[in-house]
This record gives sequence, structure tokens and C-alpha cells, in this order.
Amino acid sequence: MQNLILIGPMGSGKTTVGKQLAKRTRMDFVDSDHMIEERCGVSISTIFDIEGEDGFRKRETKMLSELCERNGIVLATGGGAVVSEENRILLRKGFVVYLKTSIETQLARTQKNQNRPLLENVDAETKLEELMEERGKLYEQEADLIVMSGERIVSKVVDEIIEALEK
Ligand SMILES: Nc1ncnc2c1ncn2[C@@H]1O[C@H](COP(=O)(O)OP(=O)(O)O)[C@@H](O)[C@H]1O
Ligand SMILES: O=C(O)C1=C[C@@H](OP(=O)(O)O)[C@@H](O)[C@H](O)C1
Ligand SMILES: [Mg+2]
Repeated sequence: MQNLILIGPMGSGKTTVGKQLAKRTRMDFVDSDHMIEERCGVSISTIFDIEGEDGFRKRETKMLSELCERNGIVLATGGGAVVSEENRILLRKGFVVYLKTSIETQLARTQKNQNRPLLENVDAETKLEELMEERGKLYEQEADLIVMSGERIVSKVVDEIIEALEK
């Protein structure tokens, strides 16, 4: 069975939607960031502190290559997973769903969470805009399905993905 892979920016809901989608489809849920944290025994922020973004990206590619070997999982990626071509090729083995949102929604949803190092000590709105400038086209290009995930309850987003899969 093909993997269902969620892509999109920070705060688009990949982790949250992925968990519910997995329950509803009776597939296993895997979040690549959580798997990296489990393997390293420290948070994503600590990995960025010690090894920089480059170190994190190497770990992310290694993790994605392992996870994409599995079958029948719902995989929530991190927002930067699409930047590397190597990652994009790996993700294409699955059915890729892009959770699309506005910057305002991303801002509201990421405000409370402390574990997003790219948004620490910077103007978060400017940073999210810059990242979308760089990554927006890649999300669109890699998507087999695009679902709007702003201003909607999680179960509605999941409904829409399941309906599209059944077609
Ligand atoms: N569709 C949604 N409606 C309302 N809140 C949401 C929705 N999707 C996610 N959230 C909330 O937004 C925050 C960030 O979601 P998360 O799943 O961690 O995003 P991502 O993994 O894409 O960065 C969480 O607190 C989550 O509960
Ligand atoms: O956009 C990014 O580059 C990142 C997004 C994060 O995941 P979420 O999109 O799940 O927040 C996490 O992988 C890391 O902080 C880097
Ligand atoms: Mg996440």
C-alpha cells in the first residue's frame, strides 16, 4: 500500500492532520521530526543548536530515506523536507498531500510552540513569508493533492483527503 505523505509549511497541520488521517485509514502514523528526536534523544531545537540547520537536514534526509522504505504509513514531514531534491525524489514514491494555509494561520498556530528553531529570535511573519517564497512552488509541484487547511477543523481536512483518495 502506498504511503500518504503530508507536506506544507510550519503550522499547516501536517502532524495534527496526519495523526487523525492515520486513525481514520487504520494506517500507522509516523512524524519524521518526532522520529529524529527519538533517535537523537534531544529536541529539534537542540539539534539546530549543536549541529546547525545543515546537521538537521542530513538527519532528516537519512530518516526520510528509511521511512520511505516502509509501506502503508501516513508520514508527516517537516516544513523544509521539500527543499532537497534527494528528499523530493524519496517522497514521490508516496501519494503526496500539500496542506495549504495562509501566513496568518501559520503565525497563529506556531506562536505557542517553542520547538521551531527557524522562528526563534526573528520576526516570525517575515521568516514565514521568506520560506514560502522559497518553498511554495516546490509544495505545489510535488503535490498529488492540495487541500486547504486554514480555518477548518482537523476532521474536515481529513474528510477531504479521504474523499479524494476514494475517487
Ligand atoms: N485544521 C486545523 N484547525 C485548527 N488548528 C489546527 C489545525 N491543524 C493544526 N492545528 C493546530 O496548529 C498547531 C500546529 O499544527 P501542527 O500539526 O504541529 O503543524 P505542522 O506539523 O504542519 O507544523 C497545533 O497546535 C494544532 O493543534
Ligand atoms: O520548515 C522547516 O524548515 C522546519 C519545520 C519543522 O517541522 P513542522 O513543519 O512540522 O513544524 C521542523 O522540521 C524544523 O523545525 C524545520
Ligand atoms: Mg509537524
